[in-house]
Amino acid sequence: MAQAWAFFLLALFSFSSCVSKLFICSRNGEGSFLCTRSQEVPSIASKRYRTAYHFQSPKNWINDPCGPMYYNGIYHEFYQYNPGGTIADNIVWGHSVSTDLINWIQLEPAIVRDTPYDINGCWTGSITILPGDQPVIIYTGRDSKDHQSQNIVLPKNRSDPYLREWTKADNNPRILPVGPGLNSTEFRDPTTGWIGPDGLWRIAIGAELNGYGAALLYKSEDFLNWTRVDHPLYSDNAPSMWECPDFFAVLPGNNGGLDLSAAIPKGAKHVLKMSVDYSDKYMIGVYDLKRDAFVPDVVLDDRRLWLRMDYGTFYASKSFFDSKKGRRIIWGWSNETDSVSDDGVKGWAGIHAIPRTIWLDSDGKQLLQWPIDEIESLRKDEINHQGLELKNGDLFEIKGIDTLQADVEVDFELASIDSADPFDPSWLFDVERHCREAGASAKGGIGPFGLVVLASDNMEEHIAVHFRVYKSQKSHMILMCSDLRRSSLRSGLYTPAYGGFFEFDLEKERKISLRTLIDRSAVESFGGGGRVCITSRVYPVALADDDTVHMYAFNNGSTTVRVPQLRAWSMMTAQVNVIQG
Ligand SMILES: OC[C@H]1O[C@@](CO)(OC[C@H]2O[C@H](O[C@]3(CO)O[C@H](CO)[C@@H](O)[C@@H]3O)[C@H](O)[C@@H](O)[C@@H]2O)[C@@H](O)[C@@H]1O
Repeated sequence: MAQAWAFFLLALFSFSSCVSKLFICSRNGEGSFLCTRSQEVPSIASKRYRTAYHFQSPKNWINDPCGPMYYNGIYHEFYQYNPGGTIADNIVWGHSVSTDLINWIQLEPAIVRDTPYDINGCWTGSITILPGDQPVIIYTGRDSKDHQSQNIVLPKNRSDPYLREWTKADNNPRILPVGPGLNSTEFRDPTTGWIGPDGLWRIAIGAELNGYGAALLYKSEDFLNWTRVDHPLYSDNAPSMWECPDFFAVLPGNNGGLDLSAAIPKGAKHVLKMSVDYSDKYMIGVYDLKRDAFVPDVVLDDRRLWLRMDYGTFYASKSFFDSKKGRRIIWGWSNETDSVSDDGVKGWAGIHAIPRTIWLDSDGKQLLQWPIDEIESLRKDEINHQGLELKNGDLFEIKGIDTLQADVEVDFELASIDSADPFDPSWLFDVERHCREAGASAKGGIGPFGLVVLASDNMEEHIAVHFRVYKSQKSHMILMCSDLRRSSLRSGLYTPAYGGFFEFDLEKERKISLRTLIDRSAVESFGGGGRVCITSRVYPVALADDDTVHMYAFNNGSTTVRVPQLRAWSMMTAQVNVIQG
């Protein structure tokens, strides 16, 4: 009987609730509710999820950045690329060029699978520029039995400004996985080379050594013939092979970059990065020239405590020394967090994070990263707010810019730091869990405060990027989260609450900065001047629906937070690998 059913619309919204979604609910005769989503979710194929100023391919799959370099006035970006589809298969080296690291022209793949040693994939590697301006690629080939080897490739014609064509060297493979303790299927991703004090070239190769993760060390006189050093550059005491190692030098407090093959100034430190446990981790230490080994300043047995380049979706990063501007730049791959079938429907998968300048903090304890200055050339429609005050529960809407493509810089100033809650070091073992528990609406002593981006009209979809301040024994610990749990009404997505901690001297500096780059399905945030970086991938329904999305600054902590300055810009669309004609 029609009257026995009560139909009604239940539009629930609460900033603090985890059940706030738009549902149509009907009550049956027994009085229980049956609810279904009220909205037709638009197809993931919507072009509106494609990023506007991140590096990506017009179609198909991309993953690791391979040999970034600046050569003869041109930036080159090589990358793992499947020319035939949106899954990680049939991998070749894609190749794009640029004069500004923002606008890119896609060329023909530089290395393809046409020889037995790479028939199953031309995997990740690096470029080194040898004396005499000779670029050399070294990359991992994977044969039909999944054995991995390292191979050399040279540009066919160095006078071609784009270095379009590359030739595999004779006598490849150059390095085979032979020797004690090696596993031939876990032996890949050679680093850029550097010269040691004996004048010999060195590279590190990611591997599994006696079952443990390692960066193996190889030496060469001519970059063609290589000998394995009897000890690794560094190795782990736990299983899991290290992928995509990166090794470079940095000077504390100096944001200029160093070329590892040039003279390294006194006081410089070395960084060893490895990709493991679905994240890019690093150690700071010294390169002991006598032992020819990396010696970390701090040895932490538990990998959960290792420093991370980025606490979100960011993997297989690779840095290079940019001789044009004397800086070190790091690129990372950000994979899709929708499903494999979604990627098939979209026709593309994978982006590279905005290239970042990377340097060492003045205390020598952690790296800092900041989007390269060139990205600011895309800014327009600046808005500027000064002297805002955010009391507990305040939500300030940031209007006047394109909220889908934006760059926001905001400082949060703490009038008082007395009510910081105590820090519990056990949170460091699972920061994502802590971000879930201490969400954007859970009131704390200081924080949460931050930004809400890509928010639908009624907030049923939104992403909260926020801070919380804790008092530790020595100083203060700042938690930064990028909470994706309410980022989309779409199902089948990976929507964690990413998070990282950084130590901060709040007695000295009361301002905590946040910069967030929003680019449709990418949200990249830099907290505390680049101490914690979080790259997130998101697919809000409101975005595909062409609805207005909103951006807010908020404070849900009991301590009032001042915002001395908030600047935001719309971001123009860059010409990234656009198909000509
Ligand atoms: O042809 C791709 C095919 O191989 C698989 C399984 O072996 O993935 C290969 C590895 O892919 C990833 O490794 C890296 C890092 O992102 O990517 C490069 C290959 O493109 C490789 O050189 C790097 O180490 C992944 O992290 C590894 O676990 C995989 O073994 C399979 O997933 C693909 O379908």
